[in-house]
Amino acid sequence: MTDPVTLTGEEGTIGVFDEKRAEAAVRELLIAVGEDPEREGLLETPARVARAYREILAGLWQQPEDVLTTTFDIGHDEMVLVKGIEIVSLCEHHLLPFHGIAHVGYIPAETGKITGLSKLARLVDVFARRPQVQERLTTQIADSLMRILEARGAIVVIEAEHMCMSVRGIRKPGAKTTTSAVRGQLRDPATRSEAMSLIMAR
Ligand SMILES: Nc1nc2c(ncn2[C@@H]2O[C@H](COP(=O)(O)OP(=O)(O)OP(=O)(O)O)[C@@H](O)[C@H]2O)c(=O)[nH]1
Ligand SMILES: [Zn+2]
Repeated sequence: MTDPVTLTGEEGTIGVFDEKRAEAAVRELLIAVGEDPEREGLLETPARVARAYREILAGLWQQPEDVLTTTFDIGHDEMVLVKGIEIVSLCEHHLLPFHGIAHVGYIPAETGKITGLSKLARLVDVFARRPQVQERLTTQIADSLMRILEARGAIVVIEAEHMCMSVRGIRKPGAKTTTSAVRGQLRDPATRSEAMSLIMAR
């Protein structure tokens, strides 16, 4: 057994990543496909892949509360919407990326508790950087806004292309999947329709 690396963030210890074990697994995979992990071009590959996964899966060692920290009370009680947040996630069925854009909106709590705009994009990353399915990614973002910001409503729309559908299997590059999660007051047909038209507008 190898010693796990303790990861530390701004708030202190946030989790563990067993880098040596990840390297050994990549080396095994290379052997399993008939490659020679000792050949020059592959010597550093297990370490590189382990580092890549540590970065791509960084959300595993974060909680949504870690990023929705900065809140202001400016008495704004209308919808706030950030469009076109680029996402890269990892499909939990094939461990292949899916990538696209997320649109995230919410209606602040009556107290006017809002968060910084960049924090909405950080929230998306916390959940995207985990082994995921697109539906769960979408609902986790919406549910966090409702729970942590005590938002009166939330809407999350994600449009993404899955590498497991484009580079293997059915091989349909370009096919996009759209998922949405709508919570609270944004379920009201008029409010929902206003949000959707803002999301669809260029
Ligand atoms: N609902 C949903 N399905 C996903 C997502 N990512 C991948 N999938 C699907 O997960 C399914 C896994 O199906 P399986 O039959 O177990 O695996 P498979 O034999 O590799 O399937 P194919 O991709 O059809 O070759 C596939 O249909 C994928 O397209 C996702 O985010 N949401
Ligand atoms: Zn997949």
